Amino acid sequence: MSAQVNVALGERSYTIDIAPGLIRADLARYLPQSEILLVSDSNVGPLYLDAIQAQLGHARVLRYQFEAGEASKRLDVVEAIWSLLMAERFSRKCVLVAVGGGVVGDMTGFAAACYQRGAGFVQIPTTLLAQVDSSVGGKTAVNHPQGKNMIGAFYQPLSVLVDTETLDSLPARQWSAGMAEVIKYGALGSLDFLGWLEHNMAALMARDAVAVAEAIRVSCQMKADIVADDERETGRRALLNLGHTFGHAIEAHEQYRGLLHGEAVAVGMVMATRLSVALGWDAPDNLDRLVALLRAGELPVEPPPGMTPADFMHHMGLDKKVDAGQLRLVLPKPTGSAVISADFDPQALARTLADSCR
Ligand SMILES: NC(=O)c1ccc[n+]([C@@H]2O[C@H](COP(=O)([O-])OP(=O)(O)OC[C@H]3O[C@@H](n4cnc5c(N)ncnc54)[C@H](O)[C@@H]3O)[C@@H](O)[C@H]2O)c1
Ligand SMILES: O=C(O)C(=O)C[C@@H](O)[C@H](O)[C@H](O)COP(=O)(O)O
Ligand SMILES: [Zn+2]
Repeated sequence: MSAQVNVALGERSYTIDIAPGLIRADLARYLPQSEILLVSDSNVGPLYLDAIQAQLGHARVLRYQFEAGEASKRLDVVEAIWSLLMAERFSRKCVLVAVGGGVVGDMTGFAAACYQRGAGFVQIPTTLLAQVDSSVGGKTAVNHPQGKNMIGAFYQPLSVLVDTETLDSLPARQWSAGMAEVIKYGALGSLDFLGWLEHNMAALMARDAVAVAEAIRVSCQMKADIVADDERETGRRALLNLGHTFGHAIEAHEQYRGLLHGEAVAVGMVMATRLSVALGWDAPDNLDRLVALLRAGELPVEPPPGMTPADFMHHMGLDKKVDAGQLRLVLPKPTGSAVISADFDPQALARTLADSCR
């Protein structure tokens, strides 16, 4: 149940080590011998930081913890990290270690990218979502009240250490949220992986260790391949945004206190696929398959009550894929393929929004 995936980015290449019990094993061999700041949140810190710090006797270790949740993904929280580093006279050679979910990872990475123009950064992801997606690929960011992940940088970690045992303490709702990004890889990837997910969703929801390790390995491998090909999203990487234009609109509309990221992406993937079907670009069967998988993953498939088509259009206008004022969407084509396109009928989008917001 151990695996290693390489992210091939020249001098910025790194490995993703996936194994149970990794953080209780010989962690020191994965981390540089230097000043280390462990960054975590109020749920994860108390669970895992002592075990991690116990293995880092060689280094000067500090800790920073913030209140758990998407609403903490703000610039002032990152500023507090920078203030601590300066107060403690940490040098550019220090390493910031993110121990937590995607919120911790994205913020720690952004803090590391900017501290003295680039400190070290290591990811120890502890949610399913972070282990299959956010810890890989170097997108770091904070949210802005107007838009999701609007302030950030591409900044790759030195390594990603996936301890699958940390998932044992993950609450059920967060498990499902992570499953949404796994299903995204199913929708984007080969028919084999989609079929495998359909066959194994019950085992995945029962947290069968073998099935979970395989889902993590395949998702990381798919993401590593795409990132190696298009690190800064000039093309194909935008496919990883399937469902995110709609999903991020939901998160911003709810001021990051409503649906979880994975839940919003689940709804967004349904809306994107609905639009594809309306355009005649995808088969209705594929929408049915997607909805069935998301339901089996105990995920929402409809936008939150009260959110209107105008709300969607308002937030979607600030999506990072907008080009010269034109909205570009990731739209599924027959399973296993998708396109990034501005070339869709706006009336079809309006109808999809109206149908979805009933
Ligand atoms: N950088 C990327 O490529 C990328 C990809 C996908 C998502 N994201 C971002 O990731 C964020 C979502 O990540 P997330 O779903 O991990 O959210 P999160 O970081 O908020 O974690 C979810 C919740 O689970 C708790 N938690 C984490 N690990 C736990 C554990 N092992 N046991 C018990 N509780 C635990 C956290 O304290 C938190 O309350 C969003 O901000 C999203 O934008 C980034
Ligand atoms: O790594 C990517 O590229 C992704 O798009 C992965 C997404 O799951 C993730 O939510 C990402 O943070 C979204 O990026 P954004 O550029 O749309 O903010
Ligand atoms: Zn995402």
